[in-house]
Amino acid sequence: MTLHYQLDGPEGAPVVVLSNSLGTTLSLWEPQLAALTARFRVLRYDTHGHGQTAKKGRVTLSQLAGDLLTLLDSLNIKKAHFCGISMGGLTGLWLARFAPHRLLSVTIANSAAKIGEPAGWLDRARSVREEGMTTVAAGAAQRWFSEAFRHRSPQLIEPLIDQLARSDAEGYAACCEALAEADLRHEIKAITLPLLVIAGEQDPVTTVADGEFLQQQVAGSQLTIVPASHLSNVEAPQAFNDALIAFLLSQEARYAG
Ligand SMILES: O=C(O)CC1=CCC(=O)O1
Repeated sequence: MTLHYQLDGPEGAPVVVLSNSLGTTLSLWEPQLAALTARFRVLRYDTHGHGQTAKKGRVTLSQLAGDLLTLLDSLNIKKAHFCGISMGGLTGLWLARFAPHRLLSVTIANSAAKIGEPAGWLDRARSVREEGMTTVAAGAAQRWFSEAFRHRSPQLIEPLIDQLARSDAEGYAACCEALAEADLRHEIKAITLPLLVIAGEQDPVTTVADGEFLQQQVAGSQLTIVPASHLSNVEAPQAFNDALIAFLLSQEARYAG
């Protein structure tokens, strides 16, 4: 699988990889770009079947993670910091557990060791294959953003919902099926990498309790709760960026010292 990607920021700076959520693309990370590229080389990519990355039939969580490892190899990046949101967070947990030698640190935002229930994901996959993206797109704003933010910032939400409505149903369905079978609840205890968990205080999809479970399972990990719902990097970019960058700089200081 060849991932569509974009590199920004100073050449030679430490690399931070950003991994998008279900139904979004690398553009999801626009609110982080200016702050991160002041200090880091930022590698964003479109996950399998999303944005400009083609779909290739059935996919599993380990293949989503393997796609990124192939990209890192092709760019000759030996190690990188990783930050993923929701499905991208699950990808990060898999990498932290099974390919820790490729990561410097992991930030898991609005995610969980297991997201939702298999039946729900399989039903959503069937729905988008049969009916297209309209129904899923119509409910996305409620899943992604708090009511207050929906009223306050429709201009930030509408482009994301339009993008979702126009996205490839088969690519989306394949990732729903990957989520249906992804369950790392019994694996994450073995993670030893520095880990930051970011949870949204109003997130109905991956809850604060999901974030607390991650923090309890991974020794030495940190949890930050931000005032947002599911796509917290969009709804609370300042709080998100502050937490992420403070964590990344603390890890860089550790490696330097
Ligand atoms: O259901 C949604 O759209 C939210 C979500 C769950 C996993 C993911 O990546 O996004």
